[in-house]
Amino acid sequence: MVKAESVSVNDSASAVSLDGVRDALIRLEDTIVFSLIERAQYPINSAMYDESAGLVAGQRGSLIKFFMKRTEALQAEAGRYESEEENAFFPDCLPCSLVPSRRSTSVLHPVAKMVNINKDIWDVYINRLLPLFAAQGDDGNYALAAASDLTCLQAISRRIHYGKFVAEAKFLDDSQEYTRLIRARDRNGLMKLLTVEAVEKMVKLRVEKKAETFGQEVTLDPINNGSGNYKIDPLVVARLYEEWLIPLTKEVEVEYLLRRLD
Ligand SMILES: O=C(O)C(=O)C[C@]1(C(=O)O)C=C[C@@H](O)C=C1
Repeated sequence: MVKAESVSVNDSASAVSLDGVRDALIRLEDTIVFSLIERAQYPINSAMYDESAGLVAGQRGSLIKFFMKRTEALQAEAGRYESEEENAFFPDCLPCSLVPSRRSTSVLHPVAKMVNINKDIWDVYINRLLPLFAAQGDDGNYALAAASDLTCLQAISRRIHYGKFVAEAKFLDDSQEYTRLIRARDRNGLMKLLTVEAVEKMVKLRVEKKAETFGQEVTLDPINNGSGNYKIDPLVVARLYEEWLIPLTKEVEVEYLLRRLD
């Protein structure tokens, strides 16, 4: 069965459509907003990210890394990273899939495998994003907070690395101009050509509205109907997109394009 967020592939030409990728990005907004709302119910719990806190018996490093590595290993065995839509945070220590792959059509250039900016995403998420939407403090609820981090990180990473599909679609739509810029190694020119400000504006407005809608307190009290109380500040969600998610998606697009003719 094709996953709901999968990029739509034109079977005959194995080409990827920009509309299809944009639809996938819109659906991923729901996943990201919901996952941020889930994580926002716990405080930051800084000890989880402390490499020297010694929270996991017999293990070096932070609890969050332990949790992510073990989960990624299990998901790798179940075949998650066989898909070109998935990028692991700890790709060096992954076991092979134990499940036969059912996907045969590849829509990206093989160099796509070399584009993985999860190290940057990890740093941005823990050091910049989390403090903006999780309250200060420590409630000791580490297993659930780590599970929420995992969901947020995977959804954000998936969104950002969809930049490869966006870039492929744009390259196919205007191969001549992209080829010229790629040959000239013109990063700024590529960035300018792939940027569509009107689309970015719509994305920011839409995620703000989704955060308002999904994160509103629901009450049956007709007088105090809860409107105006949000589980996560909608403006913060728009800011996460504006300052990090969209710029990092564009970085993936440029990195992919620069290798597209290799
Ligand atoms: O939809 C596109 O054209 C994209 O490249 C994706 C995206 C985004 O991250 O949302 C990034 C760059 C564009 O300026 C607009 C939107």
